[in-house]
Amino acid sequence: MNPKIKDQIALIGCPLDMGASLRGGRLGPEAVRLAGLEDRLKKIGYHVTDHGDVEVHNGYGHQRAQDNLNHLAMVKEANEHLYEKVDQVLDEGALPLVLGGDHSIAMGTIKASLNHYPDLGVLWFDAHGDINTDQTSPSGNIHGMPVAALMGYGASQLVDLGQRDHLLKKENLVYIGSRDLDQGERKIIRDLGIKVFTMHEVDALGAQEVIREALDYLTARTDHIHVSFDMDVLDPQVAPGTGTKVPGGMAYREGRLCLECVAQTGRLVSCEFVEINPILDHENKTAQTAVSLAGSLLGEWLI
Ligand SMILES: NC(=[NH2+])NCCC[C@H](N)C(=O)O
Ligand SMILES: [Mn+2]
Ligand SMILES: [Mn+2]
Repeated sequence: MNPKIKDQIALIGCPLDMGASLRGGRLGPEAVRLAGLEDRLKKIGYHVTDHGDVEVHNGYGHQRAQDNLNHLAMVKEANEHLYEKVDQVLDEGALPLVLGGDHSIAMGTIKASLNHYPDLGVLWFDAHGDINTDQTSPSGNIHGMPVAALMGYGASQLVDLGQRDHLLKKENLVYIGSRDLDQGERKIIRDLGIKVFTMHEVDALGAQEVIREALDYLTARTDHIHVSFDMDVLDPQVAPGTGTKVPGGMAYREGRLCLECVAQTGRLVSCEFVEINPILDHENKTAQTAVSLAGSLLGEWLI
């Protein structure tokens, strides 16, 4: 166990899937529990408390909203509950590990973490940028918008979530594994000068060099790191249980290496594993992969 990381871990489920177009991500937290997350973390030496799921009300279909913010009320409510819970466990001195759920839940988790660590650095592992606004989104799905909202862009209903005193700074964000960015997202990323390591860089430089550069960049700015891990950053062959698959993703071993290097910094303060959809999975493979990667992120390999 890395001695610099907190020794208390708080597991929190956020079974929301209304931020996505496919239903089923609501089953993610339970699938990850069934894959043995709690025991895995206890074996490393942590005190683990499972706080169960926050209150979420999902619907059963998919509705395109006129204002391009699909299922806004349900997404907002779940995120407000998650914000309160993450804020509370951080007050208690634990490290929150949030299980999704679709990626819109990063708004609740990260807003709470920013409340405690205003200089928070975020490592965003994802095939996607999730930096659309209601103005740029081609789908209206809010799981494609959390990064913009965290930085203060887009719909005020999302920007205002939890607290708006501490927003994510554009220089404190690093993307890893991007390979499916919308036109509007490319412009925002370019205009803001956000640090991005696409799959091109992962392939050309190797995962070791990418994570070294990413961590050098972040640790020069902050002592506090959040990892937001969208399972679709992995290749669909490794992680089939996710709703927006993009070919050409990271290998399991590349993901593991990156997360082990994050653990080595001793600066992890909060994290989430999202977009696990058991309906699309094979024999809970994707949830099992999430459990292994959570072990890596929390320092499992150290002797
Ligand atoms: N968290 C995710 N899987 N996001 C996928 C987003 C896909 C697309 N960029 C959109 O805005 O609709
Ligand atoms: Mn995502
Ligand atoms: Mn994604």
